[in-house]
Amino acid sequence: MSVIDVRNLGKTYRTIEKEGGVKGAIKALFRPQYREKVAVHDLNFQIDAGEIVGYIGVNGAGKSTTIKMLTGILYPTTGAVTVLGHDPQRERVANARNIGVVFGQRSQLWWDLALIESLNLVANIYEVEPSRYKQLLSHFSEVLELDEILKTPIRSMSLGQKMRAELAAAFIHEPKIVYLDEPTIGLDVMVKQRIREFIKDYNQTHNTTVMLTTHDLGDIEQLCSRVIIIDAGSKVYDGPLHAIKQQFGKYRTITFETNQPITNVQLPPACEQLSLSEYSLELKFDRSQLSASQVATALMQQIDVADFTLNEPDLESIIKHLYQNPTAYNEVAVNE
Ligand SMILES: Nc1ncnc2c1ncn2[C@@H]1O[C@H](COP(=O)(O)OP(=O)(O)OP(=O)(O)O)[C@@H](O)[C@H]1O
Repeated sequence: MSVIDVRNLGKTYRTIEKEGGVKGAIKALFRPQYREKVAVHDLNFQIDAGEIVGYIGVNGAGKSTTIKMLTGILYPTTGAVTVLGHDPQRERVANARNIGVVFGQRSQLWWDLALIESLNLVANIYEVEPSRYKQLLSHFSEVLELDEILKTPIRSMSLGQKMRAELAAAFIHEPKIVYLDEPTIGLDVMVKQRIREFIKDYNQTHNTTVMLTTHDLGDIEQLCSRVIIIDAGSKVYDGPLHAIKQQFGKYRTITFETNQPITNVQLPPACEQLSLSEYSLELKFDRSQLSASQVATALMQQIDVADFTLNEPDLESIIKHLYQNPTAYNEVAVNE
């Protein structure tokens, strides 16, 4: 059953264009010129209970705008959002009980309060049952290593400590859905790992739905089985993580090790040499035109192959390619 239902969702920002100087300011006051920016356009997706979905795209693609509409901070210009049966904007209180939110670049905790005081407050606001609160606090303290920072005010915490504190606060009322916007940004490898493990463990034990916005592909690879890619406000991919590699990884590489020094080789069409040393040859080929076995057969007729390795494209290079070449999304659609 879907817990998040997004239908034909769109958001257009309307801003007043101002010319410089006092004259410009007065003109904007009496005869405002509006500029419209379509941030999200005709978005459709459903997310089921317990899914961890990576929501990715370049800067300015429309990710934060979508999350703001899902959490009820912004109202949509077109279409509708339903979260566990509620309209997040009109039923903000009911919605708030069900959700937890972490914005990696902004703190939602009380700056001058010690973490434990902040957590007590949040638990009070959400009316968390005291014995349950005690249990959760002890569990979170262990997995997020909070003991050392419970008495520290948020303002004196390091980035990694702050993020662990934010997570504890966002999860303490046991929300059914959590929206995590860049939860690992700027953190060192160890803290990143701890946070990913916390999210994974919480998802598995509570069947919590997680929507994760991140530029860190490690987060995606370790946590998300499904990915939604948004580009210029529109959805361009929605599917399993592993299928991105199949759909968009147009090129593969193959490395041959030989028994004899490699001399002249004739490459099949749609195949290009990446590197050559005495006993090793690395090729790149377009898998929509050639299969790995066709490449291997062509080369084995020319060189004395001792071994060969076929390399799948890695996610990072595919996503980088997609981000740099938005038309690649259409190329795939045409090729299909
Ligand atoms: N309040 C606003 N008024 C006008 N335009 C806005 C406003 N907020 C965002 N935009 C524009 O809408 C588009 C989408 O912005 P959004 O912040 O949703 O992107 P994003 O994918 O979250 O980017 P990032 O990865 O940088 O956070 C951008 O072109 C942005 O400039």
